Order: sequence, then structure tokens, then C-alpha cells
Amino acid sequence: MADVALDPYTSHGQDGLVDRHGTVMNDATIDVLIRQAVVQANAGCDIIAPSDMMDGRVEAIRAALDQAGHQSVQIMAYGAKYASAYYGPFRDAVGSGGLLKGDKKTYQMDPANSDEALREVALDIAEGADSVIIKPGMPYLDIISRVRQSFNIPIFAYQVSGEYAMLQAAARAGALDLDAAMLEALLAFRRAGADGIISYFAPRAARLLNGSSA
Ligand SMILES: NCc1[nH]cc(CCC(=O)O)c1CC(=O)O
Repeated sequence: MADVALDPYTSHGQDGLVDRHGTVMNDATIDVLIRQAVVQANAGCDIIAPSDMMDGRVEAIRAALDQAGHQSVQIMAYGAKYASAYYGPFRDAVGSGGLLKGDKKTYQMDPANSDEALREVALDIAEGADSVIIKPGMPYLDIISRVRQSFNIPIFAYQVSGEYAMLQAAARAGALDLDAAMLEALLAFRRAGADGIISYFAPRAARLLNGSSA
């Protein structure tokens, strides 16, 4: 499974190509994203997860994958991805954090808006998404629940880097029991209606749930 977006590779940290005013260009970006997706599928990726949030990219990636003979490669679309402060550690890890000028609010969603999540997910499904991601996780449990009630499609909660860092930092400061707080957070995604969870805690959670020590 691989993430499709341009931000680890751009000099400005945006998820797409920009014009000379710095505005992200939706359709020109899609032309690059479909090539990125086909390269990933050629390399053996089974599931393509576009995190860029350009409009119309799921349909274009589906067509490009099919044309390249990758009919059985799935698309897990970031259906509802919010312009969030919780992506900080990820951006530092890919090196885009220090480069990013401005924000991603022209293509990522407004945290104040929940109806738009339903419209975005509906579009992704219509364009051929096999499953959808809601992101970030814990501050957006209501979105998982609303999408669950409206659509019959596999939903993945993405517990993002800032959520992981918060729990680790709190545990290190002696404020929380890491394993208990982690398992409670993962359970909450399930309760809200997620079929699967993407989490940096996955290896630790798996060890705990299998009865071995973390
Ligand atoms: N488009 C890139 C991308 N893919 C996943 C994340 C965030 C993941 C995380 O914080 O764990 C981001 C960062 C962003 O949109 O700025």
C-alpha cells in the first residue's frame, strides 16, 4: 500500500504543482499523480492511497491503472482529509514541514465543515474508490460515524502522526499509561464505525493484542 501525493518531492511542500503565484493547479497535478500511481503499481503496490485531495483524481488514477493493466490494484481514497495541525511530525519526517509556505486549505477540508465530508466521499465512491480514509482520526470520530451511516463502503480511520506523538509525549511525561490510552483510542475508531485503522501504533497494538509484551 502506498500514499500518492507530491509533497515529499516538491521544493515548496505542497501536494501538487503550483503556478507562479504559488496556487496549486488541480488538473496539472492529476497528470503527475496518475504517473506516480502507475509507477507504484508497477513496483508491486496492491493498494494506491491518494492523499493529495485534488478533485477528480480517483477517476483519473482508476483509468490510468486499468490502462496499464492494473485492474486488480485497489484505490483507497483519502475521502475526507482535513487541513489539520496534527500532520506536523509527518511533515518533519518527509522534510516538507520546513519548506511549506502558507497552508493546504485550498484542497484539504475545513475542520469546521462536516457536510462536505459526505460530498467528498460520495464523489470518491462515484469515481471508483474501493474504500475511503477519514483523517485525522480522534478529533474526527463524528465524521467516521456520519460516513458510516451514509455509505456502505469500507472505512479506514487514520490515526495521524500528531496523535501518535501526543500519546507518546504524554506517556513519557508520566501523564498517561501508553498501552491503555492507545488501545482505548483504537477501540474508539471501531466504535465510531471504522472497518480498519491506519496507525503508527500498529506493531505495538498487534503485539499487545496477541498477548506478548509491547
Ligand atoms: N499528502 C501527504 C500526506 N500523506 C499523509 C499525511 C499526514 C500523515 C500523518 O500526519 O500521519 C500527509 C501530510 C499532509 O497532507 O500535509
